Amino acid sequence: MPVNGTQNHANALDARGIGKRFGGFWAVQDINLTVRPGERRAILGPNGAGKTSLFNVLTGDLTASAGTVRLFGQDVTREPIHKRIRRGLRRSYQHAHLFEGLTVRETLFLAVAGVQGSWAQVWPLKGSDKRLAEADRLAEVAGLTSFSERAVSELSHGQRRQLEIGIALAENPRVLLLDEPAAGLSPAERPKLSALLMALPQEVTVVLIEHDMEIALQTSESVSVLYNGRMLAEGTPDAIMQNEDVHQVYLGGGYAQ
Ligand SMILES: Nc1ncnc2c1ncn2[C@@H]1O[C@H](COP(=O)(O)OP(=O)(O)OP(=O)(O)O)[C@@H](O)[C@H]1O
Repeated sequence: MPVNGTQNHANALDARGIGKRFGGFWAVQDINLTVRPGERRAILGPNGAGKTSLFNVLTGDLTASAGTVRLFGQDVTREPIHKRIRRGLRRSYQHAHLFEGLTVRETLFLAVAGVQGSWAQVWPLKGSDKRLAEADRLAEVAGLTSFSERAVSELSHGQRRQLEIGIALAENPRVLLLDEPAAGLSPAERPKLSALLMALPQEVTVVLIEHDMEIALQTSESVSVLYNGRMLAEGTPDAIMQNEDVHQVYLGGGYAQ
């Protein structure tokens, strides 16, 4: 979908001098973040580093106290969430609310249909509905085809996280912000999620907050490390692994995930 005024050559995301203040406390300050179209970027940092606050400013869940946010060259700093969504920005939340009684297929169908009002608008689901085919495609991307008819309540924690990613992919987002997609997953579930992240459509720009260093470094081509609300380091996974400051505050010092 062409977006008015979009500059194709522009960065997918360009945040300059971002600050977010709660009362007298700056949760993030002077953050610059540039993400190219199609890039995979991880945002790392210990608890309280400011990752979620930064995310919320990018998505419009929070208003920036300082700085500007550009999405494909357009200044969206003062735009509400729904306008950023229209420009192709989507996010997942750390604690998503899923309807336990719906099946995976129904859940994805609703995401595709963008149903805000009554379920009766779309019920019963018809096999010929193009939106149902799209829901099935999303189930495949999310690795949940064989669970399509299962109720959400029957899914494992890992499968729920997969479903959340499927939901976020509805309506073909251009930029996907994932807030700790691996949170709470068992060691056995993590490789599956990594594989899913690596298989996301290449044209989608992905920025993910991740506590799990292995997943972050494996699935991303560049990493930004926040610490105490500031940008501590940015670089390739290799460069971040070798960065002394990152070792001090994140990898070393017994920091627990
Ligand atoms: N609504 C708020 N009001 C006051 N302080 C807040 C608020 N939200 C976040 N903070 C503070 O801002 C700082 C950054 O929090 P934030 O949640 O952004 O960090 P984080 O890196 O996402 O942490 P975590 O990994 O634990 O989710 C923390 O000190 C937090 O207590």
